[in-house]
Amino acid sequence: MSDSIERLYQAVIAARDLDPAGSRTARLFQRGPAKMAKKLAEEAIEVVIDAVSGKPDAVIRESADLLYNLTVLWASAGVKPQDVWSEMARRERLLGIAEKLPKTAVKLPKSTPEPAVRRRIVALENRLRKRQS
Ligand SMILES: N=c1c2ncn([C@@H]3O[C@H](COP(=O)(O)OP(=O)(O)OP(=O)(O)O)[C@@H](O)[C@H]3O)c2ncn1[C@@H]1O[C@H](COP(=O)(O)O)[C@@H](O)[C@H]1O
Repeated sequence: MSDSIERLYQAVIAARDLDPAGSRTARLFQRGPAKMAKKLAEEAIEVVIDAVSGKPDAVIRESADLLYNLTVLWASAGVKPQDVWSEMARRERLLGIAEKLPKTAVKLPKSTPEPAVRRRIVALENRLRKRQS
């Protein structure tokens, strides 16, 4: 999948400077990050609605649209797919699965704790963060 997104990212970069009249991507760049963000949010909602409605084929289609719009927003924000893959790999090393790290950095012991311990650390951090917000 990452190869497909890398290829899409390169295509988006290449389309950025095309004539907006003939390129949706160029039009999105012309209209700026706010429009890109709006389209991304719309696609995310469409994925959610189709998933809740039990329409897997629609979820597939809308997910492809979502990834396209996400790639456009990455390009606009100067983020490369490899940046995201590296962050996911960092989390996987730390947590065993690609899940979001708590906002406040956890001071883990030198030797990485067992997965169950790591999850408890993350859960504790999340509870602390919620209590602080
Ligand atoms: N991968 C995509 C891609 N996926 C989805 N889309 C567009 O995003 C739309 C999905 O958003 P919407 O559902 O909101 O569609 P819509 O309602 O017609 O859009 P709006 O009227 O709301 O703007 C689809 O209809 C496609 O037109 C894409 N448009 C382009 N690409 C790729 O981007 C590259 C550049 O293409 P151009 O933008 O055409 O130059 C090429 O590699 C393309 O394959």
